[in-house]
Amino acid sequence: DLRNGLRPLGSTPAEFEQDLLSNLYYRRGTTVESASAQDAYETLALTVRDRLAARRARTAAAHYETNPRWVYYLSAEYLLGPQLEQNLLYSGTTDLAPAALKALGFSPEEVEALDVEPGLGNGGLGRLAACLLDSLATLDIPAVGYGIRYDLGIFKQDFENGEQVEKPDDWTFQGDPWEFPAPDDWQTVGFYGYVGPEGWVPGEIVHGEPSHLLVPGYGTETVNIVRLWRARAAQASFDLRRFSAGQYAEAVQEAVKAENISKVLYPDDSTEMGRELRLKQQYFLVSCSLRDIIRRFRFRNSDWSDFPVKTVIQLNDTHPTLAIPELMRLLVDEEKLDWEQAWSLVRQTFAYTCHTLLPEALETWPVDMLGRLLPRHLEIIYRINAELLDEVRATFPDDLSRVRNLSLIQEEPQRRVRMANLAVTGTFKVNGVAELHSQLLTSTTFADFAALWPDKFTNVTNGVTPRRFVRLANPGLSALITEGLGSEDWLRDLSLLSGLAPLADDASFRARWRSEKRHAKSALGLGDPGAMLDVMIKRFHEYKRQQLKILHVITLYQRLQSAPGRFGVPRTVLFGGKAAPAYYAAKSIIKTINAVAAAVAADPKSSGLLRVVFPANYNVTLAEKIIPAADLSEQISMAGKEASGTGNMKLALNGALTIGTLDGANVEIRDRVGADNFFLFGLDAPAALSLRSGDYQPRSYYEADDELRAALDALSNGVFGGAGQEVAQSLLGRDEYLTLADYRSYIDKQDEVAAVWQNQERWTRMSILNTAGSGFFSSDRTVSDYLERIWRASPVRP
Ligand SMILES: CCc1ccc([C@H](C)CC(=O)N[C@@H]2O[C@H](CO)[C@@H](O)[C@H](O)[C@H]2O)cc1
Repeated sequence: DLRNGLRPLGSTPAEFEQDLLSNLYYRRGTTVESASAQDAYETLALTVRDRLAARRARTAAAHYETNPRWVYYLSAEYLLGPQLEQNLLYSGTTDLAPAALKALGFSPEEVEALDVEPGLGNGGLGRLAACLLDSLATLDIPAVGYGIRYDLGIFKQDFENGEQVEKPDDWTFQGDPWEFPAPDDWQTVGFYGYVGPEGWVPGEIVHGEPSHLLVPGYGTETVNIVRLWRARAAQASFDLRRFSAGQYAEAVQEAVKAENISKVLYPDDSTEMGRELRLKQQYFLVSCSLRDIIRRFRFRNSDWSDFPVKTVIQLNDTHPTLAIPELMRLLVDEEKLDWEQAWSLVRQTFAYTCHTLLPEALETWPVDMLGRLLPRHLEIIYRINAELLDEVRATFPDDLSRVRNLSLIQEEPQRRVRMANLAVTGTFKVNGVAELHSQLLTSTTFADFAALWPDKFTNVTNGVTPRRFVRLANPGLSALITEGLGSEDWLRDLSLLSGLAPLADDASFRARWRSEKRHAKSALGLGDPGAMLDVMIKRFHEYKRQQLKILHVITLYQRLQSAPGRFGVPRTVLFGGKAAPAYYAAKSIIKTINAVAAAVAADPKSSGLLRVVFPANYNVTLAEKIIPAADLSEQISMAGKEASGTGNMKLALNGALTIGTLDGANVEIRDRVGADNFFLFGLDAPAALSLRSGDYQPRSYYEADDELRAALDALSNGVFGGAGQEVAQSLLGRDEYLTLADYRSYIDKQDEVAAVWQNQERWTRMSILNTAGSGFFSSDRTVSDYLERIWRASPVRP
């Protein structure tokens, strides 16, 4: 029962339908007769949201009462996925909704198709943030996610003549029924200006206006929130004087300038572009969020020494690292704490997760740009650096290289602030996202810091939410799992999946497992359901080696021509993923894939044997359709490059077998599902590193391998167009990610895959054992590890 005597919302079909009807009339302002599918969608969303809002109210009340320790997650990206099905499941209205819609003459399928996902992220980092929030709520942990409410999310991908073209993603064109605007919690953010005797005097002021989405827990009462900030002009900035003088553009330029800050998500996911607007976005996010966190702290607390007791703030990669100097500024300049006390509070409050190993992905900002945009913060960074280097000199006397490497300031070729060094220095814990990754961080990227502060470094292997990526995406397989295990408890304790292992020896269970997979494949409708569905779904990047997959396809195609006997088994190869718009090499690979797909499709010899499909605009919605249908999961990055991967986990959980290198979380997947149930190939990280840093001659592999030469020659001769030639050229040139070195091992392993596929009983057994062994990769386990090793927060049950 709600406080203040509010009538609880009904849960019978009649009561739900009644609520839907009254919302259609009173909140949507239309009638059943004249309502559109969009009206029905928005009304259904409000009706479901109300039920979650009731739980939210109870959760907020319980949090206020208990004054708990809070986990705040600061992330520039959240890939939340489509909200409707999730909120139906979490509000227990999955069956009520379609019945009520039908009763009012609406088609549930048509309505569900209008559930546009908020694409406020690029890939792994953004989706992980969403999975962690889901698990924090499911584990009843008081938590808030903070982010930016970009007007335009990740671009829509389309293909023109096989080339990727980007279209703006105006996701709120129809408004967003799931969000709660909270304009009265607005915050003020300053930029530019100077530091005077009385402190920083910003030259430009904007307002941050929040809205939040509900983050319900599964199988519990808790409903947390994710709060997203949008930029607004500080005061009514419409310049009437200019307007009446006909200077229309100037009249609104202040507002436009301000709103530009949260206009669009930067579509790069591994190369920093150093744009000033991106730096403004990062400061905007941390300034609004820290003020909101302090406002919430002050609800029940007044002593600053309690701040790190009640608050832990996780930095999702370096993008929100400015939070460290910003909290220093707030504590020293506004709250008048002394530097030492402030610095000790800051270092007890922040923790940092690193999601990459690529040097070009580690952000650095030009000192002059940062000094101009945030003059006071640069001063603070300099002081932090001075104290750091004193400690370094004391710990490693006369070791100039350490001083140079650890300094927050890169001196050559341009003076730049190293955000990763600042993140490590200003936090109490730093973690990688898979065991191999965390090891490589302490042995390479942060080796000097690990020598200085060995206890600061830990690992928390990524995970994914089984609610969205098994229960919602794959209801058929979920029902079979529930039947096999005897209950749905696995959805809140994924380690229970191990109970499926004995069923791998049960022929009838295998048959039903196989038919669920086949059903998912026909539902996807991309290729013959009888063929092996071989999927590579992830952002395009040369280290992920989509180029190696395309060499395999060309080899299979050439075998069709010259050695049909060696072709193997009918296979549909599915690619999905976007390339950063400025990433030319990745876009050449996309173009080449589409050219190869067209050539294969045009060749009658391929029919029924080989097909290449590349559905455009891969996102969470599409992932939920592809992952249940996949037989083979391609995780073929150069060892030592993929921090973890999370697609690998989603695919294994849905019974796909993995062909992969010993990279990122592949290592742990293989350990947990069993080496016999994993197709391992290629150089491991140490071998790859020594070959890469040694005298690697890609051409020697070309000369030594007939099939490799034939495939590369086809590319070089333009059989698959100019883009193919560029791909061949780079592989026969530097081949940065050892694609040619791993080719033969990969092709031979793929032949093994084909051989196993021919024994469907064996394949299905391995598939069941993959699911059974993947319980570890639940984001609930990931959050439990964060709680134990970093956050140390406790559940509050409303
Ligand atoms: C500055 C541009 C930029 C933007 C985003 C990023 C992200 C860190 C890239 C990313 O998404 N990394 C992925 O994070 C996943 C979640 O931890 C991992 O599973 C992937 O291996 C990693 O590539 C780096 C650089």
